[in-house]
Amino acid sequence: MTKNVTLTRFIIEQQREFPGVSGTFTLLLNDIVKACKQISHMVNRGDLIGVLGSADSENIQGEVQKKLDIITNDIMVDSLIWTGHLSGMASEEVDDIIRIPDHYPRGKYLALFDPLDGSSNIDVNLTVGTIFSILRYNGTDEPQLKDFLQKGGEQVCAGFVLYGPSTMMILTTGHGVNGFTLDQDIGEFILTHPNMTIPSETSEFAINMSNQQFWEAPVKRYIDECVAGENGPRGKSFNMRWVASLVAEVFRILTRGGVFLYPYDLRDPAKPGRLRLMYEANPVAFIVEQAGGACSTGRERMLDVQPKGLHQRVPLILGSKSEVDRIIEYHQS
Ligand SMILES: O=P(O)(O)OC[C@H]1O[C@](O)(COP(=O)(O)O)[C@@H](O)[C@@H]1O
Ligand SMILES: [Mg+2]
Ligand SMILES: [Mg+2]
Repeated sequence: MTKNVTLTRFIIEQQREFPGVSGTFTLLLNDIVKACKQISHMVNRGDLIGVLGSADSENIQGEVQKKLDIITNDIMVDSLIWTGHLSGMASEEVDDIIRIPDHYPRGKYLALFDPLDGSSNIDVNLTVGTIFSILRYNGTDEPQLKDFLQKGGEQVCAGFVLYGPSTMMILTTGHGVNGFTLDQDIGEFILTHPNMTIPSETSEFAINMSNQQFWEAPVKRYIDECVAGENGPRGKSFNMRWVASLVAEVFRILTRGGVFLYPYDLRDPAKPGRLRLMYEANPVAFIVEQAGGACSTGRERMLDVQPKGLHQRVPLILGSKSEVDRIIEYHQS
């Protein structure tokens, strides 16, 4: 008989196998899981509960916030702020570090999150998600910005939840990547995708082609060669996908391989890419590497990038290792 391994059981068993994973960490993860179940419920109810559409506000990146950007941020913050497992948080939707008020205890972790990824998809009923990254914090004082600016290679755990046809959580604690599907009837995430690995060869790419005029030469070359198909230098046809939801693209790549690019953009030197290092690029880089793929800015391994700001943007290239390596090589020549 197949055993139904719940996420909680999986984490507790992993904790026994890898003693570095502590009981506090398991509790923290449970808090995140609870928040994501609430978000899943809200996303699923959609217009029935009036949560779709835009709010009358912008975030620090000057993007118009969706109502659900704000609601999901509040769910994450409210679920995590009081538990005593964290010393601080950071969110795409909040300008500064989110402090733990003095009347709550502080813990040994920091959480960073994008509460609603792919939010332009929310009104058209396509897959969105929540991305999170957990860092260790050894200090006793209130953490400062510098304590958050750790390289991606320092992450203790990273994951994302997909709110799609089914709700799924993809998780790594540095011992491979596992996928869980939410069983709505019993309210538990069940292990359905153990040991996910990205095939090293692929013939599928994902890029927002409308930005072509702003790409650098190495990216133009790579995409031109893919599009040239069987008669081009690659000698094979490529397929293209663009969901405009990072979580959905990464899940597709974890499932059947492929490469995703949101590359360096010549439009605005203040924005070297679209996606944010701390709560988008770093967590997916950790997951992708743990699944045998690669993740780079084109010039540097993502997990080695020294962060300079909470909301810093980076060029992001990830997926099947052979393709990412090729794109890196084009950047060097
Ligand atoms: O609008 P574009 O250029 O297609 O960009 C899509 C990208 O932007 C994002 O939606 C950014 O994330 P947010 O929705 O959290 O701002 C990614 O999920 C996605 O890969
Ligand atoms: Mg996002
Ligand atoms: Mg977002």
